[in-house]
Amino acid sequence: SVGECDFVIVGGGTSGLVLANRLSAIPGVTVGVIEPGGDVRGNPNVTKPTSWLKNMGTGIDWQYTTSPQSAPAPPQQNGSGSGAGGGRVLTYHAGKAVGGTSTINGMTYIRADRAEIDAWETLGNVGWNWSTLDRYYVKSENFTPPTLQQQSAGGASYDPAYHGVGGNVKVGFLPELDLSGFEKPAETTWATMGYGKIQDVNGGSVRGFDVWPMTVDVGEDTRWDAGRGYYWSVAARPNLSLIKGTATRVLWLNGSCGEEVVASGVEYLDAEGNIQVLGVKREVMLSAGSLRTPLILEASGVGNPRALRALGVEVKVDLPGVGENLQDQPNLDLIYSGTVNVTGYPPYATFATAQDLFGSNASSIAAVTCMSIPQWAKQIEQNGGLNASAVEKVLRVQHDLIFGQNVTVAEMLTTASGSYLVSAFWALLPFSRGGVHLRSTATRDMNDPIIDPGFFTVDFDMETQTAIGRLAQQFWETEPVRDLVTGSISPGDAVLPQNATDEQWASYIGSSFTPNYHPIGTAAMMSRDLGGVVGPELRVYGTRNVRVVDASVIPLQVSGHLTATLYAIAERASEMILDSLVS
Ligand SMILES: Cc1cc2nc3c(=O)[nH]c(=O)nc-3n(C[C@H](O)[C@H](O)[C@H](O)COP(=O)(O)OP(=O)(O)OC[C@H]3O[C@@H](n4cnc5c(N)ncnc54)[C@H](O)[C@@H]3O)c2cc1C
Repeated sequence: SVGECDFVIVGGGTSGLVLANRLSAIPGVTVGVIEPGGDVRGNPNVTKPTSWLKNMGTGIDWQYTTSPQSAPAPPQQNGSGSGAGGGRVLTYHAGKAVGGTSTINGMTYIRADRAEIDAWETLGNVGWNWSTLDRYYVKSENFTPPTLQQQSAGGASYDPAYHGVGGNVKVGFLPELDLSGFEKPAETTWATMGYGKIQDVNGGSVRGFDVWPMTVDVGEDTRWDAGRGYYWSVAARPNLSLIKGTATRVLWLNGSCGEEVVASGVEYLDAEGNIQVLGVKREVMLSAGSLRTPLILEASGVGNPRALRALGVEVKVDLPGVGENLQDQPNLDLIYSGTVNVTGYPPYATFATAQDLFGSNASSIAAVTCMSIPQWAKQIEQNGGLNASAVEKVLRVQHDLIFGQNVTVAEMLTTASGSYLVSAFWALLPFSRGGVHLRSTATRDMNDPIIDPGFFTVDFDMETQTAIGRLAQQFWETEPVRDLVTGSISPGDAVLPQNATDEQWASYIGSSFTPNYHPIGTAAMMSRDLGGVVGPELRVYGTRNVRVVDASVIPLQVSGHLTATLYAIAERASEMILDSLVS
């Protein structure tokens, strides 16, 4: 053993560094963070907000790949079970750096629809709802209002009631916010279509058109990632150590404490590839992200017994939800040429509900999909390790959010660069589920998860994605924006004519979608009988002292972008842990 800490945090990313900061604030409490990535404060692609896309495919991007996505299926063949994707292998970007994915992401700061967070409580998590989480959204934030010019010429708006100013996460409008005059026609066009401008997208209701704020230091025009927000300012604390390494598994004390196993330390590979152990006196916190945390649990004997035996791992805790419930959103583009010359950054999003997408058909679609849920649950059971009746209950909560509580189900970006006009759009709450699992216990396979996001395994997701695509397309065909469009560049009229059929849409979507890089749910916070992996204190079921704090715990997708919610979750988790220290 190279040492021992009170708390060992696996992964110095978006969520892990919040814990590192808050727990090490107590003098005498020792905290060790194991993280394979390095210091990226001097990397201009990280620091310059408008250069963020240049990080993809570099050494600070894990660049995971998925298993081939299954063959395309015509839409509306209920219960066919075959997804779309045409055997495509997709790349999953994720940050490998101090600060994790917050160092390479798009910096959009949008929280969620209120009812989506309230649903966490319905899924068995007492005390997790919008009003309790909202305190931590506000606590974590340090908001800078837009300038008057950004408000008048750039469309930036806000309501101070929703924002915090004392937190660690700097949020504001980019100094490069576009002022060239594209925002007004975009706003007017969406308003004409029934999507009025919302004053503030971070108040728990996102439906409509908005100009979004970002996780940036406005004064310095710099990305504000978790490293800058939570780590570097406290890195010199004598009780906080950052250890360069890749965790492989949790080690357990011999015997159990009642029914629960007790972690004694974390095994990791150091920078030279040697196996080391960091002992733990109090708790292990897994914050390696939703594509890595389940692998560490499986290598430690926590997961589906069938899968663990196949890997040759001794079963410590029978927990079939580990690595299951993977949910992400399929992302598509439409690109047009135009008469504009957009020189600044246009962060414009429109959120729509199922009622918006399906109009007068919404209630019949609600009824038909409700009847399909048992079938979908069976398909998901077949593809993974979860029990169909548990999946069915979770999908019913999701169905009620969509059709009962009318949360938004679509996000459509309206952006532009130079003379290019671009839509990017995705379904927010697909019913499909996938999984991520350990390939083998060989150390070389630790960085190579088996990822199957299962996009479009539920055929209704294609129907929704098509309806969203049609709405995104309709935007460019509506006055006044229509007058700015000169032609369709991608995918072009041959692939996707103005009145494309369902088949044309399905073919375009299946062959062209990418992940939205919002994977969640692989160690879901839900009751154990629903397939949950952690309970409301974020502790892994069947363990005494292992918690998960990262995107893995989010049980259902949110109408937002994940970091705002992750910072809030991690702040709340830190408070829970600190409370348990004094009690
Ligand atoms: C391209 C892209 C664009 C995005 N855009 C946005 C956006 O605009 N707005 C937004 O809110 N969200 C966005 N997201 C999503 C968001 O950034 C992530 O959901 C979030 O940062 C994940 O946080 P996390 O704490 O779960 O994991 P991460 O921040 O990924 O942290 C996990 C950390 O664990 C480390 N790690 C991995 N394996 C191990 C191991 N075995 N041992 C030790 N450490 C390990 C990793 O190196 C990493 O540092 C985007 C994501 C991507 C990929």
